[in-house]
Amino acid sequence: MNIQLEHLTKTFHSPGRKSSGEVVAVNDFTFEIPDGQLIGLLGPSGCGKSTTLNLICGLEQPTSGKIFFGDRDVTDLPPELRGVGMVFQNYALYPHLTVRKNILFPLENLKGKERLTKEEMARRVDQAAGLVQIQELMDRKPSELSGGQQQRVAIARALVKMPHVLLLDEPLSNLDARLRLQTREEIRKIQRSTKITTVFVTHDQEEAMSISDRIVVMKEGVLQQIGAPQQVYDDPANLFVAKFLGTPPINVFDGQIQSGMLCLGGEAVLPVPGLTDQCVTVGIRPEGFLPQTDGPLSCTLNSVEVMGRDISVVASHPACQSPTLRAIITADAPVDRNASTVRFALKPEKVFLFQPDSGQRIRGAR
Ligand SMILES: Nc1ncnc2c1ncn2[C@@H]1O[C@H](COP(=O)(O)OP(=O)(O)OP(=O)(O)O)[C@@H](O)[C@H]1O
Repeated sequence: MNIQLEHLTKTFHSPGRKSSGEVVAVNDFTFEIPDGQLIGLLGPSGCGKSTTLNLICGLEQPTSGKIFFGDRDVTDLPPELRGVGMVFQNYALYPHLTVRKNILFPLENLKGKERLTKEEMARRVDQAAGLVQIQELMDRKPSELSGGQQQRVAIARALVKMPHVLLLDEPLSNLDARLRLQTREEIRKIQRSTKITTVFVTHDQEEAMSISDRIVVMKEGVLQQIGAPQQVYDDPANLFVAKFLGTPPINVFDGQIQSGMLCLGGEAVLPVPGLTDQCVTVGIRPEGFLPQTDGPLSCTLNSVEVMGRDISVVASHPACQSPTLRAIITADAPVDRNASTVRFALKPEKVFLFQPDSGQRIRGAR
């Protein structure tokens, strides 16, 4: 089932707030979630991720705009008629019910002609439990399960009605690091096998990048960029997106373009054909630095951290907006750990230029 959001806007009125007391949680969203894809909604706290999810499932009504599931306008449909399965951050399992009864619960509440026979209900529960591999836990209570197992029960409960759309709101945030990793891979596997169109909310960029077919990056209710994770990482639309994606984060410098060259702290470091002289903000990915004895970018070397296959060079440069910059390079690269300076050439495809005021990307002739 493909989902189309058209000029979707949600404004909240809270009298306690400063200024007008209004917050535009979701501001004029138009985008399509193709059938069978897993989409990661990504952005910092308060950017409108949960509100977007609540609008899609019908828990919130939009101030304006429309939502389509396939050709059907569902904007005014109540949640129970939308065919949506939802998993929340806190699982919300019923503590007094066994796993089996927790999963069964949504089916027992179906009304009218949607009601299923006992046998069909049991078959669906077993099928959902099989998908998330919890068949051996069916007679336990939630308190007898680990966090990851509880999360799988919550997913089975969302899948048992065979929804057209699965919505996951920060489903992994209560799990420890190892379980997070394992559970996110399981969610991806389940999504691939069921092919249910899925929207996954997280503020963790690595999580979103690792499991999503496409990511939607948001900031303060405004959509910043949509695309395949690698594409957005490689070609960010603005400085916010460039800074939000990537670990370690992108290194940001104040630069100038002079006579077709990018200059950092007065040194010409990279040709930038087709661009007029101007001040720019420069983002350089950690993997964009190439150690070279005669490289044009000269930095003070602070430390070298061994990471196995790669090394992380921590250095400083007067044009860098942070006290230190971080370069990730292969362990066999020529870096003298005892030297006081390190010189780099830059990989042009890892260097991005932005307007200093708006943060919008400046694209040259490359
Ligand atoms: N019911 C509400 N009444 C008033 N303001 C609200 C309400 N729900 C959300 N907001 C505001 O809307 C904005 C977006 O909130 P939302 O919960 O969608 O963000 P989020 O990206 O999911 O954040 P988080 O990652 O912290 O969960 C925030 O400024 C929030 O304070």
